[in-house]
Amino acid sequence: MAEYSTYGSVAVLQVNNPPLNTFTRHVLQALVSGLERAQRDPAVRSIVIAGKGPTFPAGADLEELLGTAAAPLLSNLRMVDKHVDTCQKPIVCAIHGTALGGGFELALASHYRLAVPSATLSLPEVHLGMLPGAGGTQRLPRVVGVKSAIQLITSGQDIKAQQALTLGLVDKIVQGDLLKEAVSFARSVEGRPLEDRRISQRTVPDADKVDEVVEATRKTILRKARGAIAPLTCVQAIQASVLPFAAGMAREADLMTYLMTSWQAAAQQYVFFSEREVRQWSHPRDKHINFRTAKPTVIKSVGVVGAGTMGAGITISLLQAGLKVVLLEVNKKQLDKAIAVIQKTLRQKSASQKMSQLTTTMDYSQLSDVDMVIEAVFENLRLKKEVFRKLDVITKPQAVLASNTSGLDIDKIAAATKRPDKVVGTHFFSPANVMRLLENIYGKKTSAETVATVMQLATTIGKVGVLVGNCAGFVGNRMLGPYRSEALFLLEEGVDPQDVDRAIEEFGFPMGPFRMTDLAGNDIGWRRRIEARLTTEHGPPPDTPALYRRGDRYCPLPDMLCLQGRLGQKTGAGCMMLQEAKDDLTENIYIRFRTDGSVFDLRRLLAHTKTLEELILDLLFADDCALLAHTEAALMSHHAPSMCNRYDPGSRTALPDPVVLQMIQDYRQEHGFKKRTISSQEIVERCLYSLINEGFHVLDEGIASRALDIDVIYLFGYGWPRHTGGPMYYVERVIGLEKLLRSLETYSARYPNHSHLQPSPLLRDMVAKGGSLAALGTTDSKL
Ligand SMILES: CC/C=C\C=C\CC(=O)SCCNC(=O)CCNC(=O)[C@H](O)C(C)(C)COP(=O)(O)OP(=O)(O)OC[C@H]1O[C@@H](n2cnc3c(N)ncnc32)[C@H](O)[C@@H]1OP(=O)(O)O
Repeated sequence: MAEYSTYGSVAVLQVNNPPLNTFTRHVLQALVSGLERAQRDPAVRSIVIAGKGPTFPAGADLEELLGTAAAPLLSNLRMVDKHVDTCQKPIVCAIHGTALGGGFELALASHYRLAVPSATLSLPEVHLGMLPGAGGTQRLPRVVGVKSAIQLITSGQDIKAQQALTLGLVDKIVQGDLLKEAVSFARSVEGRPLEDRRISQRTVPDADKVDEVVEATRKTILRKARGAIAPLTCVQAIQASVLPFAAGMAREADLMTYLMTSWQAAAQQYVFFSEREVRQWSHPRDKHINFRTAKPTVIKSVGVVGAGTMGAGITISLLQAGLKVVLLEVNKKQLDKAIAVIQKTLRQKSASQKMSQLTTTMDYSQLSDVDMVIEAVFENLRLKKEVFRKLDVITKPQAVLASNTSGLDIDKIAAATKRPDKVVGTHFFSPANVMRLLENIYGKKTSAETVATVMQLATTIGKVGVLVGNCAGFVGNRMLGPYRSEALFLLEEGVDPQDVDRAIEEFGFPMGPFRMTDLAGNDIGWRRRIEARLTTEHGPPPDTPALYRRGDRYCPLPDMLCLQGRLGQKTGAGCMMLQEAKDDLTENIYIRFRTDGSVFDLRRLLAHTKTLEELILDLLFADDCALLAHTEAALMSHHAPSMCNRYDPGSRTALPDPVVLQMIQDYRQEHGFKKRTISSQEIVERCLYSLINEGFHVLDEGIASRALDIDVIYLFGYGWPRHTGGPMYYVERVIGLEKLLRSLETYSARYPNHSHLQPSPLLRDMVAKGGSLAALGTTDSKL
């Protein structure tokens, strides 16, 4: 727990609680005993505290912190820190690995801190819905000032050793043997006065500006927190650091109690464990196939087919993880553009050496030797099947073939090959080198080994891999469907797009559904609806009622917007007009693209088609993705820049667009909708409850095996606010399943033809039998 040894006059206490040396009550008690022993021993004149194995203590043990032992754990930690702070013999902390939370707080209570260059320090409690409750909010500002302390504590960011030295948080960086250096350092400071070494006795450097600083940061923190209570509570605790130390500690303790007993802290700790638990996957249809039984294939080299935004992002992720990549793109301009993007990103990350692992090519035969291919071409089944047919012939027989699709049928793609057992879906999220989620989709014939391989790949490239079954939209996009539909129905009834967005953003999402569609591209869903024959390139399918499809309510507003060329924000931002666009296109209009400098003459393009709309459609459905991307941008910049909002040039701020508002108004009139006032609560409930209800269907069908898989998908791929724990956690722990059921019953009675509001049988069953999502496999055992 804490090993005691002496080196002459120096006592060394080494915390030994593998793997991360976290503080349990027993570890802390052992530390107290060790400290008392060292203090009692007249031969000991200084003390070193270190971590055995890979790291200095990474904080309080969360398993213990979440149980009934939380209060004694905190008081033990405070006791240790007090012993350390007030000790009459100098205490030196020797830091390697990650000194996090309570571990870093212990170091701050000590008199000296040494660190190896690779050490990381941080106070990440805010991510767990808490604050650094063992003096962190009081000692850190005494070293770095209130302003920096607010920044570091409310972000929970890592502080690398060198930065810690600059900030005065460590006294020395040690290049050689840390323990040896720490012992000799301790010996060198024996007998020196300790009063100025005790951080608790210092005053906060910018104490006179505390109110000013807090006022200046409050707004930003509130905006970033999006409903999370921990960041602002951290600020309140830091504010108290200008009080005498004991008073500040008392304030910190009160605020810590408030946070620790909040539902948000429980939710965020659930997120912490769920993020790790998804790695322990099992096949929903056969529990015997799981992370223990299935062995992954070793992947050293990966081919990426398609160098669009997704392909480039995937390539960056793979290179950063040290894998060899062969990037294939049939369009030379697109390939060059991707190379430039990859180079720039890796350079920014100071990882330019990784470029040597990249081969770029326009020739499929270069893929003959890779261990795996990730196809990232345009989202079109015909095209993807064609690519897989080629890959099946060219790649070695044991290579895994993965499709980066956001919702196409993996079985159909696999059927284009003679190795369906090696075909799997890997749904990356954009930007692929940034977003943490990787939704891995198994098909009917995907082998256990192939599943294990892509789950392992997720870990290798630092992503959170979640295993799901094959259905339209998989888990994430499938659940998004009802949410989007309900958002559109709200428009019909009288809400403006920005009101829907505001309500959802106030709930905690970074973006409401309409701003999100503007960003992602309205055409993505449109193409999918055309493929599903819900609409056509020219309007509703013949003999189809405008507001119904296959007996279900349908809102054609997004299709109408697409037909007007309102496809999304990307088009407004990606190009620059050389000459003013003219609605009638009587003059030549030249458009140059910032992306590759190519110039289009719209009139010449139009000479080959009857209407502008037809031209858009021809290009949208062309398989030549590069041409599509460029021309779509050209046409859209001529047309309206976005689906529902307008954006000033160069700005990403969504502004209500009078043209769209008028269009919605006309639509309501045409279809006899009476505008009514709708509360934010109703907006949030209808959008989110329909999404969550779909989650129950997904569980019922075995598309996701555990509620926590859905939560992780939404938290890491869709911006679901972390402090609520994810959709399924939130509804079970905060709203209550019974309340969800009653609300869905009320709404579905009011809107009988909105099928997604009909409560799922699984939900009904759970409420009737008192069942819980936990029983389906959430991390309850750890809560
Ligand atoms: C009453 C309270 C008194 C005082 C309060 C003090 C505040 C705190 O100290 S709160 C805790 C602060 N510390 C953290 O938040 C650290 C969280 N951990 C991490 O960030 C990472 O685990 C890591 C330390 C950076 C290591 O990352 P990595 O190498 O990727 O390993 P992981 O897979 O994340 O973790 C391995 C294994 O350990 C479990 N684990 C990690 N941290 C804790 C912890 N603090 N308590 C208990 N268990 C922890 C993690 O779940 C993994 O377990 P598996 O079973 O292998 O999944």
